[in-house]
Amino acid sequence: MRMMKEEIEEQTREEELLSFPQTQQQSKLVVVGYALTSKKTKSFLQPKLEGLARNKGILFVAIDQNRPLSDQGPFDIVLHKLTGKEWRQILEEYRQTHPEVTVLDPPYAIQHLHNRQSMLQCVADMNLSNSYGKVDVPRQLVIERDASSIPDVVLKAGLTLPLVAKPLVADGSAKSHELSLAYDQYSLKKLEPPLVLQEFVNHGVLFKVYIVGEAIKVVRRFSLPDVTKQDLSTSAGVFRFPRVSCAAASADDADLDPCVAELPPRPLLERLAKELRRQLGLRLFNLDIIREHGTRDQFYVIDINYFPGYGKMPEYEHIFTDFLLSLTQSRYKKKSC
Ligand SMILES: Nc1ncnc2c1ncn2[C@@H]1O[C@H](COP(=O)(O)OP(=O)(O)OP(=O)(O)O)[C@@H](O)[C@H]1O
Ligand SMILES: O=P(O)(O)O[C@H]1[C@H](O)[C@@H](O)[C@H](OP(=O)(O)O)[C@@H](OP(=O)(O)O)[C@H]1O
Ligand SMILES: [Mg+2]
Ligand SMILES: [Mg+2]
Repeated sequence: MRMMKEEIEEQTREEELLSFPQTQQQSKLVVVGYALTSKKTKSFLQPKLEGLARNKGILFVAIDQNRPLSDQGPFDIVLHKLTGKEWRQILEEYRQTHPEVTVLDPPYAIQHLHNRQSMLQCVADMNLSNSYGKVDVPRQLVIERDASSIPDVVLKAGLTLPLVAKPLVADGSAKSHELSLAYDQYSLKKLEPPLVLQEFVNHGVLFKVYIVGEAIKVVRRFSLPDVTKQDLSTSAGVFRFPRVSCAAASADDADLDPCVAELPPRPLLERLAKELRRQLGLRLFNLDIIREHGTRDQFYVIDINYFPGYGKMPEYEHIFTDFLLSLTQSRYKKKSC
């Protein structure tokens, strides 16, 4: 007789459980449901991560979006990066009806990062400045509509060219990553609002700061070349540029000027990460930060991404599995209190 889909799933789950080390079968298994795109699943859920997780008693289970969430699991943790209003509502409702499950992260908090203005607002409001350095966001303005008004608006706001034009919405779509660099005021009319116009800051190399709960990992990435005064006086137009710093190629071993390559001070990043975690209410994100060329301690945050490409973060397997375990342990502690 043919087996029902649910029966097959149940059997697979039982088989998976049986293949877990004996000790883990006796102690409680941490079940992590995940709802990710197939691209994300491939880059995140690599065999090494699954293997290590298995040894630590963590089981990753794919969420079926066509079935009610409550009928699946039961999960201890839900990991997700999917867009759309419907999915957001499903998750919010699930959070309300299943307070015992940790949803990473709350959809309403992630929404903050879907707009390039609101994403940087808390960095701007933080005014972070201490003996280790100063963290700002580049001067920027939002253009909602009417491209013909941009040259005037930019002039009035006193923004300095060149400007990076970024789609206002950062929802993970290919379009939201289509950025351009504008060298002269009049070409700004060619841009397509809604967008954010951000002053370009010379920096040499970009630092990606990955955050997983309390853990922080920093890597260097190649970025756009600096723009000299001469470049500015001899170039005109608006140029689309590719996703330079997203490529897996790391600039950690590149032959860079030591002043450029020096990582931002750890205590400064710790403070920044702590504040952002608290203010954004997120535990899984990364940020792009640059050091202004010619300075030692002037930094700018230019981008924050929810659930970034952790597969590119060194040692992510250990960091991520430890983080998942720490979540269930702190819940257990809270319960026994
Ligand atoms: N204000 C700026 N000054 C200098 N370079 C910038 C600035 N803004 C962006 N860049 C460069 O453009 C790249 C892409 O910008 P940004 O990170 O904002 O876009 P994104 O599409 O959100 O990227 P990601 O793939 O990280 O999500 C940066 O990594 C950096 O190399
Ligand atoms: O397409 P969206 O949903 O925006 O997400 C991207 C992030 O914005 C990027 O930051 C990720 O790359 P990095 O991990 O190099 O930042 C990138 O990682 P990926 O290239 O491994 O997918 C994506 O997660
Ligand atoms: Mg970026
Ligand atoms: Mg981004």
